[in-house]
Amino acid sequence: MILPTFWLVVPAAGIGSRMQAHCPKQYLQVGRKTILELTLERFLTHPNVKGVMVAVAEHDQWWSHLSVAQHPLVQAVQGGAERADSVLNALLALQQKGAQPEDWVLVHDAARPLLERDDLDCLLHTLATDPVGGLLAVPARDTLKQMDANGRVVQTIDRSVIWHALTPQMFHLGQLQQALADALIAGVAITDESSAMEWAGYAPQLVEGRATNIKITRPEDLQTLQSALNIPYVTT
Ligand SMILES: Nc1ccn([C@@H]2O[C@H](COP(=O)(O)OP(=O)(O)OP(=O)(O)O)[C@@H](O)[C@H]2O)c(=O)n1
Ligand SMILES: C[C@](O)(CO)[C@H](O)COP(=O)(O)O
Repeated sequence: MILPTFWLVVPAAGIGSRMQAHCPKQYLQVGRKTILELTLERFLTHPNVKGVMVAVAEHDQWWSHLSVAQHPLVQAVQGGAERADSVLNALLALQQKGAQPEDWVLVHDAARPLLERDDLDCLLHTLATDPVGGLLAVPARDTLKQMDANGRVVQTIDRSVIWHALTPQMFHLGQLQQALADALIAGVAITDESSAMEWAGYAPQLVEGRATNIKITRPEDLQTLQSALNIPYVTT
């Protein structure tokens, strides 16, 4: 299976407020490594990765202490107020490094350490010649309800057309940078790369991935992560 080469952007400049931990969640240690190191490992072992740009917070005090910060393929750039700002800063830094507008760039959350290699390769293979790009996603499994302001059910949503967006999200660097920049200038609410591309008029391709590719967001997700890695659960 011939796979395209790609640049990787990892937004890691968040504060992890929902995790309510002593440090940003991407720096929580699980076993012997931080969540961010576990995530980066999934890509640094891939033969097609050309370089990695990690967006870290302006006053980040943890990144420089990680050995992965010295990896020859890895560089850091200052993130922004929102995830989209962090991603845009990383894209601009990749262009300054010599990345070309037609190059593939994958954007993957620092907080998603359980990505499987075959899901990554499925995304790369499926979209290798796609004119737009797309994202890993999982179809909704549960019955979905719409809620009113009082917490009452308004209606049941047709889940047959509902998918949960995951990462990596894979787009051509130039198109993504332009879409993100324009959307941010327009003040559009952008929570993932696909929503910027959709706002720009593109129709990204959904590629089914594993539901185990979770985003570590709340304290209970740490137990899920430790179970997935077969690490005895120790309260932090
Ligand atoms: N200004 C921001 C905000 C978020 N992120 C990154 O985007 C990813 C997904 O965001 P989320 O899970 O929401 O992380 P946080 O914003 O840190 O979490 P919270 O909303 O609970 O504060 C994370 O890897 C986070 O570090 C980022 O790079 N820059
Ligand atoms: C990009 C993302 O992982 C897609 O599900 C998600 O939107 C990022 O988390 P956030 O809480 O929206 O920043």
